[in-house]
Amino acid sequence: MTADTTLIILGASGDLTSRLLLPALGQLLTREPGRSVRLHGAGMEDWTDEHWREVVQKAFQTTDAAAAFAAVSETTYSRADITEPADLQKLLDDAEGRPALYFAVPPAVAEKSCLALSDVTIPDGTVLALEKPFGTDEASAHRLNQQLAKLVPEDQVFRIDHFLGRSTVLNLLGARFANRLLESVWSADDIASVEIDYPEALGLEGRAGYYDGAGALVDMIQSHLLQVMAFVTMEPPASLNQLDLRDATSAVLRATHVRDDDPVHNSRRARYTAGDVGDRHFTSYVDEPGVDAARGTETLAEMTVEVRNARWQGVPITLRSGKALSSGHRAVTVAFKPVRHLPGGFVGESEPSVLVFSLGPDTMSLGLNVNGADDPLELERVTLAADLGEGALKAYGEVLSGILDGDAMLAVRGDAAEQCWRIVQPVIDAWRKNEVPLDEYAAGTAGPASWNL
Ligand SMILES: O=C1O[C@H](COP(=O)(O)O)[C@@H](O)[C@H](O)[C@H]1O
Repeated sequence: MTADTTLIILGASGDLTSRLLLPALGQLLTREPGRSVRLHGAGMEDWTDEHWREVVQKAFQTTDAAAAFAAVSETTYSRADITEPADLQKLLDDAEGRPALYFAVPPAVAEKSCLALSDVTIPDGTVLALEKPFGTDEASAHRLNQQLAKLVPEDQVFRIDHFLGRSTVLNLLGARFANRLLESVWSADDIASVEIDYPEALGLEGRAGYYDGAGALVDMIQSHLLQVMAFVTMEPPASLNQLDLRDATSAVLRATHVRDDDPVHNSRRARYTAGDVGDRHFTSYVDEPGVDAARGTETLAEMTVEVRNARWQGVPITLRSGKALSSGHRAVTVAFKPVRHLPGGFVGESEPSVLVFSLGPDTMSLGLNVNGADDPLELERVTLAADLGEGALKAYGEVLSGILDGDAMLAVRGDAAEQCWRIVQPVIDAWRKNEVPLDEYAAGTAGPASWNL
């Protein structure tokens, strides 16, 4: 039987393929065994089909996906130089059904490959999936977008952001748009601030070649956290189809700017020194293999933005992420304003309500003031919490599902990718000019003591 789609993984021997893509595909095919997919791996290695099948099987076994292997037992591999039009042409010609080219390769190689695709006859419906970072600044992202536009229609370009496939991130939409209670308080009238924090215990994990050139700002904020912010702040879309949802995302990103246009007072950066995170010891970032200390790369970044529209005017939105940190709370925290008037007679403090979407484990909680059990007029804090479960698919599974369905709802649109660069550029510029100090924190702490995190 002919497959509906051939998923062609370019960079089949890479870490992304074995660590994330194949396990996610295995999970997806186990959950949805009816899918008709052919898998083909391509790369520079002289692998045989048998070797590739072993790689796939091993990756599938890291999940509950052994059964799914049957679905791709016919999977094939070919050696290909993906910057060569002839090799790309062959990959596309050999595909069954609709080809989906997944560029699991460094961005520079993906860009070269997209240029080479200009000399290739691309079958109708071909999907191109590109990993982050998409370009290195607004101008390069724009050039890449122009190149991609010559190849396939925009809704067949999947700029991958796996955070958009996380169930809690999708839950931001459910919570916001399916609850009148929240709908009516979701603006600067009632919200004092928003914080999106993603501390990681992981360090470089052998990725200095990429990370030392990117840093925490580009690695996490320019990409993932701005997309999360867009889900928190977008206007209600008419539907969740790719057109409406991505229109709403782009509109709010266009309105987003560094707070007060002042990156010096609205951004902070730091990098870790030696320390322990749990039972792992980290050397100082600058002593990690492959790191160029002179580059001054940050491993913890923070920036505060504002959305200049009627809904959000004046609300500070702080985005923060870093590596080798203590097990901090990964969360979107929406802090509400205090009540307009607290009637006299209550005992104790009335703290403003706080709604927290935890980004793993996936929970949602609401901190409220109630009357205490002992003294009926004494205010006490309670937290109403909901465990949202893990979601049927992991983030990459959701992303792959979109690619195989040809539904770009969870893919970053070209204009949004450019906006994300435009938003962070003033911070990058200020940091390059050393207008913001590069602080230090010991690995395993919450960040620099002076940050009061
Ligand atoms: O894309 C990336 O994301 C991960 C964090 O995402 P997670 O889902 O694995 O928690 C981050 O560690 C990595 O540096 C970044 O490139």
